[in-house]
Amino acid sequence: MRKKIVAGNWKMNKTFEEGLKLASEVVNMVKDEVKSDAGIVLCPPFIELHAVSKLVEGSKVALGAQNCHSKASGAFTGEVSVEMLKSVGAGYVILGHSERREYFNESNQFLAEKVNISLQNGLTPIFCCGETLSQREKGIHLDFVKSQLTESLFHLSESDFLKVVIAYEPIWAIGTGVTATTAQAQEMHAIIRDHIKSKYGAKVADATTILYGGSCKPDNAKELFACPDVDGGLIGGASLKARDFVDIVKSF
Ligand SMILES: O=C(CO)COP(=O)(O)O
Repeated sequence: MRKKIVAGNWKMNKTFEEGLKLASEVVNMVKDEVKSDAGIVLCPPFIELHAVSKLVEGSKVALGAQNCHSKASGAFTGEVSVEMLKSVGAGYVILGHSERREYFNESNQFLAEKVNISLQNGLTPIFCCGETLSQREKGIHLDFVKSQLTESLFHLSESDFLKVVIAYEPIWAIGTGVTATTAQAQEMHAIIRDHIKSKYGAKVADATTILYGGSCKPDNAKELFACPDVDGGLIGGASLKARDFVDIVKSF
């Protein structure tokens, strides 16, 4: 059985104090309410990682970063390395989010380097893919998402690929309140799984966790997570409220 995961991507939200409050509320609610063994990951901004890691210690909640640099260390002012992330207790790192692709020009090739260095340092990449509305309207969305996976991930060995979590986030659904229908989500997730199968075989494809992201909320998470190829969610806006985030976690 592949792992089910709900990860919260706080993006550039929450001051230090607010972040600690949110993380401790999540940890307490999870302790009291969550019976499933689903993976739960909080991805706060860099400056909150260390303190949040202390708060989640000994709980079911794991820690992730929202980005990393592609090089191990050096003269890269303002950047954060994977080794630094590991040193504050991060186990996951979100890579290739559409906001980073758009605002920071991150290409599939560049993301492949980030995937490599994350895996070399024992961090689990949550690799994001997804199409724009115009790509969907032109009918090229399936091929576009497949090419994102091919170009950033398909150089990996089977054992490394098995460590990657994939998040399908249609750009038109991010922060818009427009969620993909269950049919749209399931179609793309099945295509992604099939594409993985064509490269790594059925066993690997079957073991790969594929999350959905894009206006996932407590009131639609249950039906999305019930799709056979949807293994959880990468949550933006709704992860900023502990009650909503934990309700989503409880939607399996
Ligand atoms: O981008 C997302 C998570 O990475 C999704 O954001 P929203 O849940 O706010 O649409």
